[in-house]
Amino acid sequence: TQSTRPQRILTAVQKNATRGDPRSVVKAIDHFCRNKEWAMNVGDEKGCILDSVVSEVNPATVLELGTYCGYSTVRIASLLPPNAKLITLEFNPDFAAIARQVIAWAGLEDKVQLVEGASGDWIPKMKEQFGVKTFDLVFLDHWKNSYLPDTKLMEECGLLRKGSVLLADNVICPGAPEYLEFIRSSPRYKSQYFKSHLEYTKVEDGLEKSVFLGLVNEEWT
Ligand SMILES: Nc1ncnc2c1ncn2[C@@H]1O[C@H](/C=C/CNC(=O)c2cc([N+](=O)[O-])cc(O)c2O)[C@@H](O)[C@H]1O
Ligand SMILES: [Mg+2]
Repeated sequence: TQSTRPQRILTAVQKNATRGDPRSVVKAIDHFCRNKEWAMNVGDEKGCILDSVVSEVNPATVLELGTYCGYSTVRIASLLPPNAKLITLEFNPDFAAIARQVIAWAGLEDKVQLVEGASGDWIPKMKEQFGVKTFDLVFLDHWKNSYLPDTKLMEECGLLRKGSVLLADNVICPGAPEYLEFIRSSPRYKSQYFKSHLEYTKVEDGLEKSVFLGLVNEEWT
């Protein structure tokens, strides 16, 4: 039977990357997607921005929305301090199965909890199911029109604390206009745009980094 693109990405990892070496897994996927088949990984250029934000935040708890093949999961998890936890949500079982193997090849299973299911269902259960109080960092890279409702849901569920950082991929291409409009105009966030390019292309894209400021006073006036 015909293989799927995620299966071909996993094969490229198994053929070209060294087990237990996350950087070689990232390199193998980037090489495959730049030279053989484009795929919607955050990629090497925006990946460097992701790396710098992860290093700056040095998070103990991370939530990733949209695992896909696990490319950004591996990038983030490889930079986490010991005992830090990354929970990544993926509702497509085929993608989840591939991502588990990519994460295992990188030797990062102990730092990553891949949860198969929809963000809307699982965000409200984070505290009771995983003992998470709040997330230090959230990476949004799932369906673009889910960024805003899921951000509001995380707020309502008390999963963000003063200083929590949201990092959103693709705010230009494919774009997340409602999310961008909300987050840039809300007094509860301090946002910064990191201009870059759509993975493996020359098309403009970028990441929006937003720091949650907590419930600010004027909301009570
Ligand atoms: N509510 C939810 N809960 C859990 N998992 C969910 C979910 N919604 C979507 N997902 C999963 O997240 C991934 C979707 C990514 C959409 N990205 C994109 O559509 C995308 C497109 C381009 N592009 O077209 O150039 C470039 C990019 O960097 C992109 O991220 C898929 O693996 C999908 O199964
Ligand atoms: Mg993306």
